[in-house]
Amino acid sequence: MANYYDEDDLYDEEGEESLGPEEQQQMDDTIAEVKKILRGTSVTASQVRDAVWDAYFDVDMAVKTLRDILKKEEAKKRAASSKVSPEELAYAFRNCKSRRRSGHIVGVSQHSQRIRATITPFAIDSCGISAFDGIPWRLPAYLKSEMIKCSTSQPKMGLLGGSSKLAALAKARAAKRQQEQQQTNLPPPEPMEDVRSSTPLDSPQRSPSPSPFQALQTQTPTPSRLSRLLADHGSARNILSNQSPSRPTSPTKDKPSLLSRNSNISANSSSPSSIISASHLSTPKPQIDLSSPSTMFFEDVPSGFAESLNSNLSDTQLSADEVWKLIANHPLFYLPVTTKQAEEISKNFNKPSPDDVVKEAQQTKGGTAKTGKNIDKDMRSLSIQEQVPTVVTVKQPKVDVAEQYAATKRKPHINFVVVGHVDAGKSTLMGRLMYDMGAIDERTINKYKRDSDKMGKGSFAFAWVMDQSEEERERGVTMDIATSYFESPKVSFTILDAPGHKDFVPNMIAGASEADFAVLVVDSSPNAFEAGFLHSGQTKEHALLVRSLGVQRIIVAVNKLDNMAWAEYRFTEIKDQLQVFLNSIGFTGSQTSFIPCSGLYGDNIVNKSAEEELLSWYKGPTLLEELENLRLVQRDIKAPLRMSITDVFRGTNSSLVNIAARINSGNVQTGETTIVVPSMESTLVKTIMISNNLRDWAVAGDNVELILANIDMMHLRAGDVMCSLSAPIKRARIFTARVIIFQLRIPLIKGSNAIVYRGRTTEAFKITKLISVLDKSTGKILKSKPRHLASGQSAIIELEVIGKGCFPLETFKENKDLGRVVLRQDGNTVAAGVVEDVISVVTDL
Ligand SMILES: Nc1nc2c(ncn2[C@@H]2O[C@H](COP(=O)(O)OP(=O)(O)OP(=O)(O)O)[C@@H](O)[C@H]2O)c(=O)[nH]1
Repeated sequence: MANYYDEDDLYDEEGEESLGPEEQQQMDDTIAEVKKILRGTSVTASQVRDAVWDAYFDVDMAVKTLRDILKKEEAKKRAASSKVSPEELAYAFRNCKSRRRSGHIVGVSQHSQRIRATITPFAIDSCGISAFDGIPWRLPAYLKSEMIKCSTSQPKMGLLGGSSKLAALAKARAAKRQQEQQQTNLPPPEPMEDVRSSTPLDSPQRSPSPSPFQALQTQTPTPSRLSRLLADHGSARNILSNQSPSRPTSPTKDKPSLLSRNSNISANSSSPSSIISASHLSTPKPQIDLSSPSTMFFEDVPSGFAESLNSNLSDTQLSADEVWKLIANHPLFYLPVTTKQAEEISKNFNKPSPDDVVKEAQQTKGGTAKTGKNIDKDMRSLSIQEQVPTVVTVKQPKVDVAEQYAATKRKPHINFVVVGHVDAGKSTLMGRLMYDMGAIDERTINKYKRDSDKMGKGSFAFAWVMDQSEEERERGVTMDIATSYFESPKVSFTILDAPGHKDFVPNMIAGASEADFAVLVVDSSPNAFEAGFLHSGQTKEHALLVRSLGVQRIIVAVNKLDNMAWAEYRFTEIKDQLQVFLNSIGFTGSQTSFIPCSGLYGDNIVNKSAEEELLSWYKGPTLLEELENLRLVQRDIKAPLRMSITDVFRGTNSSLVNIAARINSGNVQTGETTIVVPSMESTLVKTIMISNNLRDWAVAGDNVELILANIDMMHLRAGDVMCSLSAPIKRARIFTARVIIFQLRIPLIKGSNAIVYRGRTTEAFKITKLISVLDKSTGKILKSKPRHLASGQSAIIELEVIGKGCFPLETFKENKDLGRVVLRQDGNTVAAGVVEDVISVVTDL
């Protein structure tokens, strides 16, 4: 069987498949076409027949298959003709890879006065497999003439996908290259002895042809340019040094040069450089001592690029710019692609690029090029159809939620907020509570201990249960409300852990407005209680705020009593001071309780303390027992739905929106359509979850997570109120409020601005009227139209929204949650109170 393609061969092969006459005809036609395309190649008839059959008469596919086969065969042949062993190649390849960045020079130096084929593995790195296939391991003489110059050190791959302009450019360059190649008389390859001779290869004598570098002026390269050169072309020594250390003229024992390093290589062995130039030698198969570090030849052998520069840079100092220009513009390097391969590549540019096709079509459509007018007309004729989202429906019969609620035996649910001065130990206390209740497992706590220890904050391990953000953990300060859920055998609880720092009071307000009860944590350590209670500490402000926001019951955790050796006097001292203050803001004796405890050590949190000192004077309940004893707040679950949104986020389904919310009044069920205020957008409640459990309905007092359909996320914000479709909440612009004035630096006057907070809703208001000053205990009017309001006074004021906004609001009588407001100025709380009347509302949709 013939090895190479021969016209006759194509038909010599026995057809193994029996084909019908039609198929046979198709087969013959396809073979003829393939044969025509591959004329002159070494493909055999059987290969053609198989390829055509495998490609099921697809000419292009068959040709592609055959070309691939040809490429592989050619590569095999070349590899077989190589005198370098596979081990050596593997070794060289490893070293090439480690020494060189991808995209490095592949090719032959024209100015080195010898053809020096760089080792092929570079080609894998820089040119990809096709270039690799076409390159011999050693450079046979016949291939010298087939080398194609490449103008830059890094092959520019852009041409591969280029346009016809690029094709033209490539053609012009090819012509230029050919011309240059003709002018250049490449000398025959030099024998091995020259490589090892003591005369450096790059010595001026070796470069008889006048170098373009010699004309250049003496300048020192800038470091940035130099580093760029280095990055792209390897060793600085190889590039710019006059005396390359890799090619010393007189090798010494102490400092082995390339020659001395290679001197341990026998005459029969080949230095790595011999691999590089092996193609020009008729020396025996090179042997490399792979175990010897001296074979790290790439340390010393300059690249073809470096070598060429070296030969021409002797006694010449170039500016970095000049060197760079030379590198970029001078055709120093060859891309090792054979002429045949180049022909193949050039075919890619013989037809217009896809860009050109489109451009031409655009220009010739209707016989005229598109003018601005035409485009304008076309644009107008385009109709933009708004994408209507698919409307989601939930087929579920409506239920009487109040009835179902009455019939279910659900555990009572309590929301409580944890407040207090910064560092009082709030998060640690809650972390301990969760841990002792089994809501946090041992492994997690141990991990927190390890991680917080590493950060030098080992004492914060329990606080990390609540403080989940990286910033909070790093700073050891709670910044936003952290919500956690746990259950005791009797009650289920939602904890709202508020930040203690005064910078985060707005977040504390948001948490407090979702709570029925409060746990006020005070630090009993020496001076710590005083720091939080007196002056500008947060103990008083927090207590006042929770009271103003409707919290009816407060538990005071006298914390860190371990620091006071469980001294009773300290507990009593703190209790007495606080009780007076709490009474003054509306928490009577029955609405307050005090628990001596240590959050860090877990005394009196879930389990009774075992401290004898404490047991000797305290027999009262633990914090958990006190929480379980709280009398539930009765809520109107039949009232119109009011649900304060606390968070809005996208779930897994991008067409749905998830919200976290607290139901202030009424109830909600799946499949119900509700309305969001102030956007007034309706939405369908697709899913309801309470504490990660799916529910069909939820009632006032529940903290829920809902999945909403048929609404865009942009119509929902934290602080908005979701309402019954038939009875949405008012969107107030002007309202009156009965407020208590906080500690002020300057009195409040008519015309002052304030930010009004209601849960997570905030809006800028102006105090438009000071209506009256009231008696704090009786509520009687003491003075009408006061000129100003001072600290501690109770008053009725009128506020109006600044700008065009509005505020979802109800009077306190209508809804205790949504009728409470807090006023702040310049980061300080100035007043808090309840909404008396909504004077003006926005009515349009
Ligand atoms: N000795 C002692 N140290 C405690 C106790 N509780 C908390 N601490 C320490 O007090 C420091 C502050 O604790 P946190 O729980 O972060 O205080 P916090 O009130 O939550 O702080 P903020 O939320 O940032 O205001 C930490 O170093 C705790 O280890 C306690 O019962 N005894």
